[in-house]
Amino acid sequence: MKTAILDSHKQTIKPLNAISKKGLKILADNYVINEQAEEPAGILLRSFNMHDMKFKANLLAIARAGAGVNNIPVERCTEEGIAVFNTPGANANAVKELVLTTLMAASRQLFDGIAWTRRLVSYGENIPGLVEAGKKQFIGKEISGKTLGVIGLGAIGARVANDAVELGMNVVGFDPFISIDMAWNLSRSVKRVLSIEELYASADYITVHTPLTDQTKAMFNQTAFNLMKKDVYLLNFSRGELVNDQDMGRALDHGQVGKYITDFPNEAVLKMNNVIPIPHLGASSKESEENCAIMAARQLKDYIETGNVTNAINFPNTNLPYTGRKRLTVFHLNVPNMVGQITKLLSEYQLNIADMVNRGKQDHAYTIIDFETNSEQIMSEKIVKQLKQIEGIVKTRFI
Ligand SMILES: NC(=O)C1=CN([C@@H]2O[C@H](COP(=O)(O)OP(=O)(O)OC[C@H]3O[C@@H](n4cnc5c(N)ncnc54)[C@H](O)[C@@H]3O)[C@@H](O)[C@H]2O)C=CC1
Ligand SMILES: O=C(O)C(=O)COP(=O)(O)O
Repeated sequence: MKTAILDSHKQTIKPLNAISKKGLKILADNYVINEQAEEPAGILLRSFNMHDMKFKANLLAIARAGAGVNNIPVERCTEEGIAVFNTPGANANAVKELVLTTLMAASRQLFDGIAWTRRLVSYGENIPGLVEAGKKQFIGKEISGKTLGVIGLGAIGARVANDAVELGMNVVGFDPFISIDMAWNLSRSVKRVLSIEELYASADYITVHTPLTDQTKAMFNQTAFNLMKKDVYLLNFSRGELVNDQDMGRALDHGQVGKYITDFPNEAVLKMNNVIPIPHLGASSKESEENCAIMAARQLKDYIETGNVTNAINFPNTNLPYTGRKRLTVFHLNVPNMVGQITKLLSEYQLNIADMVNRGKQDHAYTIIDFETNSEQIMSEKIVKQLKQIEGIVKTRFI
């Protein structure tokens, strides 16, 4: 593939979190990586909260090395024509392994048992005897034969569900928006239910793997807890805001929820009984950090250099193989006659189109046009100005 960035025009990428070196290496030759950059062309991040950030006009794209994008003001980015990428599935195995680890460890009272054992340190030669006498406090439950409810059967949820089947669990899954790929990948032993109430009624353990949305916010509240089996264990490796903390505190106190295992502790959570707080470690494995950084960097580089889009939240997947021809990209509203208006304007300048692609995603669409001629005149300010005057065009770019 040809690249459009020349060394003399190095663009800047601003990392907002520590990004694996393997990812940054992909950008090293063509870009300046600068954490202090004021006007970057691209931003790379993990969980950094961007909601209060203002964006400069030359910001082209934001790449989230990870899955959740609730830390990014996606709607504002869309209005400003900034592409927002994430890395679907790149950290899913890491999260799945931690979910299953903590599911089994919590079920066997391992965390409480270890904490109790550590406190025996001053008892010298009595320790082995105390251990044998005290272990009856930590009798656990085996997960085999129990029912696991998985809410959200995406990259993480589907993996958890399939492996839980292998561990001998009965698995019930709920996901009204499951993708065709995920449905194909799901073990036939996973029982899919059409209502979350059905899942709540049968699950001994519940694990949630949905994004944080208006629909999922505070979904775990008193009403939901009332529908669950007593002493259910809830695992939350998705986002803290999915849980109503006050209701959870009460449900734990009353034994309605037996344990709350969460990757998202806050002050209220840490004050609750029977909580297993984890410092957001779901995606924190070497492999996952590398996978996410590499995928995010590749997608960002490809978009900046060719305009092609892979895995953006707010732009449609769009690919026109880059041949080195002069290229125009237009992000616009998904309304009739946008492409007609753009091509009409180009024809007024006698610009012959060599190739073109147009894709839509919800309210927006994205058009890539390659020209027959390579003349710099194509990029004339006059054309840019006229394109901007077409109602519904959000952002144009010549490459
Ligand atoms: N603890 C950690 O370090 C990590 C946490 N996450 C969190 O996990 C979430 C899921 O990640 P992935 O599985 O990679 O995403 P994904 O996009 O592959 O899967 C999400 C699934 O949730 C489903 N869903 C959406 N709304 C739903 C609803 N109301 N009820 C039931 N299902 C619903 C979707 O249809 C989709 O299948 C992320 O959005 C993020 O918040 C992701 C990675 C790491
Ligand atoms: O990918 C996600 O959604 C995560 O929550 C992982 O966050 P992190 O990259 O570990 O800060």
